[in-house]
Amino acid sequence: MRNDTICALATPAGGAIGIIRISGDCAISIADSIFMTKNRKSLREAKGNTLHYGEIHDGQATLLDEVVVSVYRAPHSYTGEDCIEISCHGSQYILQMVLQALIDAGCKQAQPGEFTKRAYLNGKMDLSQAEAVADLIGSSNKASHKLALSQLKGHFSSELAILREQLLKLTSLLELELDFSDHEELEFADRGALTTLAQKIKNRISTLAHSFETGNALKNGIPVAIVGKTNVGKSTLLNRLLHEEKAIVSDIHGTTRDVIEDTTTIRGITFRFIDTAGIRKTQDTIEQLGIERAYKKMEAAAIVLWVVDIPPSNEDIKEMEERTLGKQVILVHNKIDKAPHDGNAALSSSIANEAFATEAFISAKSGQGIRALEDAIYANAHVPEIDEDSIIVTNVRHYEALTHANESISRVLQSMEIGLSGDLISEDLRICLEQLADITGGQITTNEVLGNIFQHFCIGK
Ligand SMILES: Nc1nc2c(c(=O)[nH]1)N(C=O)[C@@H](CNc1ccc(C(=O)N[C@@H](CCC(=O)O)C(=O)O)cc1)CN2
Ligand SMILES: Nc1nc2c(ncn2[C@@H]2O[C@H](COP(=O)(O)OP(=O)(O)OP(=O)(O)O)[C@@H](O)[C@H]2O)c(=O)[nH]1
Ligand SMILES: [K+]
Ligand SMILES: [Mg+2]
Repeated sequence: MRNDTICALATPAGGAIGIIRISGDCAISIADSIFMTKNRKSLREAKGNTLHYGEIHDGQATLLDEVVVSVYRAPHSYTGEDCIEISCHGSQYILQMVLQALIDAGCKQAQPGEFTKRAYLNGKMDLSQAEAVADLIGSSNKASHKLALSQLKGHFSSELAILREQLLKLTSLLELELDFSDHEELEFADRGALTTLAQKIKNRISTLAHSFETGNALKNGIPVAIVGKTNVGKSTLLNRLLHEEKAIVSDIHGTTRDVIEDTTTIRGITFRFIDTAGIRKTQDTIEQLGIERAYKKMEAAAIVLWVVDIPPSNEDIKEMEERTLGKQVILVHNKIDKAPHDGNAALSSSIANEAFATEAFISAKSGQGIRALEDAIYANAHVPEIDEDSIIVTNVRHYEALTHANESISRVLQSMEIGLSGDLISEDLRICLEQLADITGGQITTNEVLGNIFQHFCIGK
């Protein structure tokens, strides 16, 4: 059966060249029907991986553009199908007209991610690699770029393949045990070795699952909550860090009612700065809700910027300590432009406290001390060294599958401990294997799952 031939614009608007991509059984013949070279050679005769200069005409023989056409022949293309790329002049008008000419000649407009979906369905890449393509396009910093590249190159997939191999080995050893269980002396002969193998698998799965915390932070921004009493200058600081007037600043206490957040990069790492409602006693229910949200954001953050404009009391420090257990807290003394802080050093050492990772002295208003604060934020993010070989889970779908896999391999270990027989254990092993297979899409992946994944791609990818 012939499949649909799809087409879409592959480049964003505004460039000097715009590329239209076509894929499917009729890609070459459809492109040929609107393309003409000087020597009238047909694209149908063209070899794979060749470039052809010529003209595009619409169905009424009107000249649309002078172009370069690339020909890929199945299976040697991105999608694994016959593919054509038409490089046009970057006018949105021209590109629309060429797309329309292709559709008139029998192409269908591609759905978001449909080229990559075809690449997956044709075995050019597995599902986690296809997802990496979207991550790569979306990567906005060094870390997320490296992680996406690593996943695209298949490092995560190979790791999963090793785990699956070990799980299969475990399964077959258990089956062997079952086969021999008539022989009393062989029963549970080598459970020790089986347990060691299962434990090894569990450790690896659990490490991968736990890496998501880091992976997610690197991809979506390390969460940094800006908290403190009203009017200390939290929103002014947010705007300063983001280099834009994101939050309303005023001298009225309780200006910020809700959480305001956005990302920015510091030294190649994305941080998510979260401005919160100033903390004070209030009768205002809406403001109170905002304050509760502030506490929640503080709990979820990796780093807390506790902003003060006068040195905090011991009582304040104690309360903050209780609320920020396990967080990196940077005590930020703001408004140093106002009061001359000659006593900075003295002040700092007088309240030097284990509760704080460090202290910073700034003027959010003038920008003084902000670079040092950024340095402190970066240093306290404890960003791991990442290279193209690093395997850190960044995708929530993979994280969920790993979490389920971890649960089932834990049950396997428990069952082994209490000496359950192999057939009861194999069911959990089977679930574990399935969960890992879902990540790369090795088994049948439902249309719903595929739909969920590819709908977030851009058209033309
Ligand atoms: N013009 C253009 N640039 C592009 C892409 C594209 O599709 N077209 N890509 C799209 O994302 C990326 C590159 N990815 C690609 C992946 C595979 C093949 C390909 O033709 N693969 C063949 C041949 C492999 C080989 O020679 O080793 C194959 O897999 O058989 C092309 C591009 C980025 N740049
Ligand atoms: N002199 C001086 N004034 C500042 C500085 N930072 C903020 N302010 C002023 O302090 C007042 C409060 O600033 P905001 O940024 O709204 O304070 P906030 O902590 O977000 O206040 P709430 O949202 O009400 O909790 C405004 O008048 C700011 O202009 C600073 O570094 N120096
Ligand atoms: K304010
Ligand atoms: Mg505010």
